[in-house]
Amino acid sequence: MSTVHEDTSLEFIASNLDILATILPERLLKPQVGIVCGSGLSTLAASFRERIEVPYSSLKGFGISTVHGHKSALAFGLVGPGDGVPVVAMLGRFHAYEGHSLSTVVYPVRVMARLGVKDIIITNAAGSLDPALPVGTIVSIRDHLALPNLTGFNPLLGPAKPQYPRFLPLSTAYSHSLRRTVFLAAHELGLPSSTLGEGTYAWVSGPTYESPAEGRFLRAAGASVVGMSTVPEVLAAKEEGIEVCVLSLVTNFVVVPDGYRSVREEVEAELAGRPLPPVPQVEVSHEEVLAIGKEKGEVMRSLVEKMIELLGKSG
Ligand SMILES: O=P(O)(O)O[C@H]1O[C@H](CO)[C@@H](O)[C@H]1O
Ligand code: HPA
Repeated sequence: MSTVHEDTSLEFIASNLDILATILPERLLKPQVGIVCGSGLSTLAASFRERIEVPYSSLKGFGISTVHGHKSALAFGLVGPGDGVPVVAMLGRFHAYEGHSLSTVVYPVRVMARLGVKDIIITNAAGSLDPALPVGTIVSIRDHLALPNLTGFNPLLGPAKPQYPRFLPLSTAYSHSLRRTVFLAAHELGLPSSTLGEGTYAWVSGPTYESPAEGRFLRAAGASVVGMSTVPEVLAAKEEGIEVCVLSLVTNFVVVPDGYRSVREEVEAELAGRPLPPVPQVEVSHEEVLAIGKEKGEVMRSLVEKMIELLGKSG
């Protein structure tokens, strides 16, 4: 488990505001939009104006992100024309599989809430379970399937707190209004319609990628993409009253063969002098995930920036 100080009281979380007030100019101190950068996607914050990076180590209660492709810092800045919209981005997130508690995983979202963030755009790299969502597609998430939540692993477990609802409804967790903004932004940018899809995100704990049977199971259960993050952040943001948008970048196909070829038949055919064609042995890797993030990071960045611009206009 994480060794960070596990005080999640509002006072402790809010003490970060005093630290930030000594680092940031007034106009950056009240971000309207929060961004969570997925694996290989920290370039989403690359063109913030007046950008200031604040390492997690200089704040209170933050963990350290240990995954390649995640930086341990917040980036503050402005996005869009004119005065710009003040924003804050997590350049790296925490995953439960790193050994972080779920409180640590969602902690930065709670800090964003104290800073006044109204809308959050949570991004991730994910494996596709749907042939209609090929590698490189950005998927606007409309729902989730969280097996860990269904089996007792939920960041909102614990004593009731008066400021939060005890039983949080999730039917509207993925803001309809922000999902519209995603497609309006893509239209304004003239992105081909194949760039953007819609789907359901399955959260698994990782760190193993899915076995073929698990992939088939998730697909049959209605998931479009799968990843090892995001849902805890969505739950905390929803609990904090923040509007949530999730964008998944498809970095790979989950290996989901329709069936298994009998190895007995394979060996018997070979012995009979009629060898069958070899079965391709495909494996996903984090390097592949990061490479697609690098390749498609610019499209994702332009989409996120255009969304923020539109949100700035609508107040
Ligand atoms: O969800 P993000 O942080 O984008 O990262 C994804 O990429 C990693 C696996 O390659 C996992 O951490 C998975 O969740
Ligand atoms: N499975 C789980 N998490 C992932 C994947 C995947 O195939 N790709 C990127 N993150």
